Amino acid sequence: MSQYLELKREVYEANMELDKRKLVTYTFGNVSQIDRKAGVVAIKPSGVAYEVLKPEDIVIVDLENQRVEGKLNPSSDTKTHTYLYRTWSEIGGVTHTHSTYATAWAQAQIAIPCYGTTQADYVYGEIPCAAVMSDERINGDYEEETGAQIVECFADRSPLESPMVIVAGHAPFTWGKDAAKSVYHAVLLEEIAKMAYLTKTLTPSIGDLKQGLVDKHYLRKNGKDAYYGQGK
Ligand SMILES: O=C(CO)[C@@H](O)[C@H](O)COP(=O)(O)O
Repeated sequence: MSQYLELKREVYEANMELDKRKLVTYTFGNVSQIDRKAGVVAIKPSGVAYEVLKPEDIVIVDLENQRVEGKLNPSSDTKTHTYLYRTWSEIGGVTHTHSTYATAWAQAQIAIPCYGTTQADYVYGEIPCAAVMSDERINGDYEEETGAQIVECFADRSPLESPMVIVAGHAPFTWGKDAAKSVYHAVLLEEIAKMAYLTKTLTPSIGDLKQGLVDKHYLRKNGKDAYYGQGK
């Protein structure tokens, strides 16, 4: 009997929410959650379609990416997830998708500007775009380096201020206090990315939302030190 049944169930349900929200196609994307006390991460198995995924398929790995429990291979993005968990102690769940609008901004290599209060309610300004990976990094361990790219993107801001990032040439990653919250942020990111694209299409010359409005909306919901959107 697995000692991680509850953790696996939570991660299974978070992955199925991605499918329900139509943020993934076939086997795109993956969700994970860490149990910091046990020192393990539960993550979607690689290459398994959502319609056949079962709770017992969820793979348990340690923070050095070694499989602890499970017959299937962990997601090919596991090293990116564990890199973020090792670096940011304040996060408990990570989601990766290839959702259409967020991925389009990532492929265009453009940070998503804050054009409106909808975005400001959840992100303190723009949604960052992690730089294109350098050649030496590409030749390294790609998934590990993707984690490094994301962390570098937050060198001068807290991951609490933007629980989401788009990775240039790749796609989005989001995080939160647990798997469910990271999926919630993935849903919000796709909606915000779509709104921003449509806004820019309607008015190409549109500028960013005034900082005073960004402050008012972000701080009203999140506060200076609040854990972004914690249970709100
Ligand atoms: O980013 C990618 C592929 O570009 C991956 O996220 C796949 O979309 C899902 O891979 P697995 O989790 O099934 O290994």
